[in-house]
Amino acid sequence: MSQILKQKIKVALIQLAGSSADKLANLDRAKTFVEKALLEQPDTKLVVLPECFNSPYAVDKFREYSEILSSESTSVKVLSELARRFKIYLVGGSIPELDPQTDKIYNTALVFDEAGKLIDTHRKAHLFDVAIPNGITFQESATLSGGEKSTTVDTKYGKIGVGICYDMRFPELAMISARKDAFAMIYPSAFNTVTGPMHWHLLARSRAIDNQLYVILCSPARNMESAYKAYGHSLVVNPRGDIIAEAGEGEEIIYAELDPEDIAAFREAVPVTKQRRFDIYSDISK
Ligand SMILES: NC(=O)CC(=O)C(=O)O
Repeated sequence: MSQILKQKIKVALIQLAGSSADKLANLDRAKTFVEKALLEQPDTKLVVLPECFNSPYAVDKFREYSEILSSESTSVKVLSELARRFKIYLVGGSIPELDPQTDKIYNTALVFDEAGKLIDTHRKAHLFDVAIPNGITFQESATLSGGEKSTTVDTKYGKIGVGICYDMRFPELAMISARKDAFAMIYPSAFNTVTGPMHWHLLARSRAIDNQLYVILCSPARNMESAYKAYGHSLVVNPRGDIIAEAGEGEEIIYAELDPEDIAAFREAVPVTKQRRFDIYSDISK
C-alpha cells in the first residue's frame, strides 16, 4: 500500500456562489457552507474553498479587499475557527493579501490544520495575464505580484501540493510536489466560461496522470450577472485520470474519498514513478 497517503480520507469542495462586494457576507457564506458540509458528511477531513472566495475576482478590487495576514486578520480568524471547530484541514481558498513590507498584493491560498493553525500559504505564482480574441482579456499583473515558491504542505495524512488556478497550466509546480511525495495537488481556482470549456478538465486530468496523484479543483459557482463568469465544475480526479466527483455550475458541495490503494494500484500498473529518466532531464530549465 502506498505510504504517501496514510489512510482513506474524505474531502469536501465548496463551490460557493461568486463573491459579492460584501466581504463579511462572503465569509459568512463560506462559514455556513463549511458547517453544512460537516453536518452532511461528518467524517470529512479536508475542506477546500474557491479562489478569491471573500472578494470579487477583479483586478481593480484586489487592493481594496486585501488583508495583511496575521492571527487578527478577518479572514484568518474565520477560517482558523472553522478548522479548529471541526478538526479539519482547510485549504481556505485564496484571498487578496497585502504584504506590508513591500506594499505588494498577492493572490494567496491559506492552509489551516485541525488545530486551526495557519500552517502554510501559497501565493499564486503564475499570474493570469491573457488576451483571447473574442474571448477574455484579464491582467492580474496590473495589480498583483506573483509568488516566489512552490508549496507542499505536511498534514497528518501525508503531503498536499497547493497551487492557484492559472498555476495548474504549469506542470512544474505539480511535479515538484509529486517528487516530494504529495498525494494530492489542490488548486482553488476560478476558470471562466471561455477557458473552462477549453481546458479545465483536460488540465486537471493531465496533472493527475503526469504525477499519478489526486487533483482537486475548487471553483466559485457561475454567476451570469457578474463581470467575471466563473466556470464552476469543481472536481476531483483520481491518480488514473478519472473524474470521481464533479459539481455543476451552481452553488453546491461535492465530496470524494481519497484512497491510498488507488494511488498504489495505478502506480504499480503503470510504474512511471519508477521509470523516470532524471539522467536525461535533470534540469529542464537549461
Ligand atoms: N483565472 C485563472 O487564474 C486562470 C484561468 O482562468 C485560465 O487559466 O483559464
